[in-house]
Amino acid sequence: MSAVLQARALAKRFGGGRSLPFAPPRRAIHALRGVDLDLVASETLGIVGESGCGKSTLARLLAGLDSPSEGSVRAADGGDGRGGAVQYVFQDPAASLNPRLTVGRAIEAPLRHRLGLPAGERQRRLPELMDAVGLGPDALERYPHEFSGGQAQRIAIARALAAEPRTLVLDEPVSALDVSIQAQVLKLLRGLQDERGLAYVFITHDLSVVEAIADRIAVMYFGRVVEESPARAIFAAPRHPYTRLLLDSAPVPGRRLAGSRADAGELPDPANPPPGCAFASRCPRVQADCRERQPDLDAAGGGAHRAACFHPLA
Ligand SMILES: Nc1ncnc2c1ncn2[C@@H]1O[C@H](COP(=O)(O)OP(=O)(O)OP(=O)(O)O)[C@@H](O)[C@H]1O
Repeated sequence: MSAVLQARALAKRFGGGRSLPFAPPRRAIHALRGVDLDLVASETLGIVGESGCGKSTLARLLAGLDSPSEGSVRAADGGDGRGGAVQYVFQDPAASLNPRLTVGRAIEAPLRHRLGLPAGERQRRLPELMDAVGLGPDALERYPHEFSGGQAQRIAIARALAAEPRTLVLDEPVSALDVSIQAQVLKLLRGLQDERGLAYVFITHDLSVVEAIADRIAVMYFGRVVEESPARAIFAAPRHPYTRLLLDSAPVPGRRLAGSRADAGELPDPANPPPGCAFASRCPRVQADCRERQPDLDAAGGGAHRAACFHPLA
């Protein structure tokens, strides 16, 4: 199957340069340090990793909200050049919806500006989009603050769908919701994927969420993907020692990974990445070569399961 989204050697640095012409150069933060991704239709790629590993930076580059320092993103659209091939859904739906616009006006904007649809066609599509996310047409006349968090996330999803994307980048889309509401929104996303063949990049701290929704998982550490495989294989038999640590430090369903950083040793300085594996300073399997060269993301045996490690777990 052909890719709907392809990223090659994506790198992003923040800062750097000089504040004044003769000032000493400031050191750039290396937020993303060479990421390759391929996504096909109807597939969900879960992206996990601790706070600060570069998940949101990657998401923004994939959705075209920010441009890479190096590398490229290619996104397939519907074939006619219209619409927004990749749409982004934020963690906080309230922040992505203009409080002064009715839901109808907010969702109409991409129909008008992205698709260039005439008024009659826009009015026909609005209730269809509400129906697709499980809301009635009356929602169109109301304002974002009148909705609960779960409903507001449904509205944000409807607005993303309005642009007729082939890929949705979902950045912690259920993290702010109660667990029972999370399950409903995940179910909605699965249904929309089945109906429309959408590809999802699903970013989360929460391993139980990613286990529930992802076909494939990419584990990020310090700006790189260190392991990637079909979801089941990552949980059953992780190859990278960092993935093992991540799984071991989140034994309770729903526990967020952010809290696990403290008990696991120090991260390298993002302004001065080490020449070898970034996990070497924390790794129980570290050897001399790990500190010298950076391991590539290589196939570990089966091909679909890849790990960037010289000494992977069996
Ligand atoms: N606009 C920015 N300016 C400077 N540094 C940034 C900027 N955005 C991100 N960073 C830095 O880049 C690195 C990656 O951040 P990013 O937000 O992508 O991580 P994350 O995995 O999404 O974290 P979280 O889960 O906490 O959102 C961090 O070191 C962060 O401090």
